[in-house]
Amino acid sequence: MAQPKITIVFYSTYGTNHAMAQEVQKAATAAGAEVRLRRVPETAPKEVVEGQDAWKEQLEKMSDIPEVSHDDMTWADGYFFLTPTRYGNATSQMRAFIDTLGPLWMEGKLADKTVTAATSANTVHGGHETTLWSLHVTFMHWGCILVAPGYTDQSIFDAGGNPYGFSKAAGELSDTDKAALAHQATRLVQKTEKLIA
Ligand SMILES: Cc1cc2nc3c(=O)[nH]c(=O)nc-3n(C[C@H](O)[C@H](O)[C@H](O)COP(=O)(O)O)c2cc1C
Repeated sequence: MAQPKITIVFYSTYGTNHAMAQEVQKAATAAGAEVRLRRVPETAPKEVVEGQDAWKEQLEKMSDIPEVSHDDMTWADGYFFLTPTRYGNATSQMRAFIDTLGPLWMEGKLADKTVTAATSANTVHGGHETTLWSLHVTFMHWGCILVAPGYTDQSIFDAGGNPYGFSKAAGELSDTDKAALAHQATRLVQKTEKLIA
């Protein structure tokens, strides 16, 4: 079977989604995929980022991760998106990147790819589901094949039971969180493998 190619596209201000993306990278690689871990460019003004130590330090921590390119999007057979919740939506940084993809979308180069997403918010009812849904709507415009985790594994129940995609209250990842992310990533790889076969 051909090796599935997965691009992980993430944005993180304070580190939660960075840690989540790293877990996805580990699990997708272990599941047999060729993986590109890519971060969305920061769009906030320099003085705003530098005005918050935590934000500035996180950006430095991610400096070795390449910024996502259009080639990363056309190269992949499947995508795993991760973004914090902002007012119940994906971050403007993530949306800004998505908004650069018009030409690829118009040429059908985002179609027929598998896709799944995960998010974090400061609270457990502060917009996890709406953030994931807002991304899902975009993925449907692209003609992607949504690989939601559903309730396909006990790890999803253990991590809070979100069938749309892994979600958590921002902060350190527990083993339960890691297991749910690993399941979602593995499922993405397995479905992608079948699709490209
Ligand atoms: C402008 C702004 C809006 C936010 N809106 C929400 C929100 O609607 N609900 C919520 O629970 N958390 C909200 N948060 C908290 C973020 O979701 C949280 O900081 C994020 O999940 C941390 O992820 P990160 O560590 O990867 O940056 C907001 C944070 C900011 C800065």
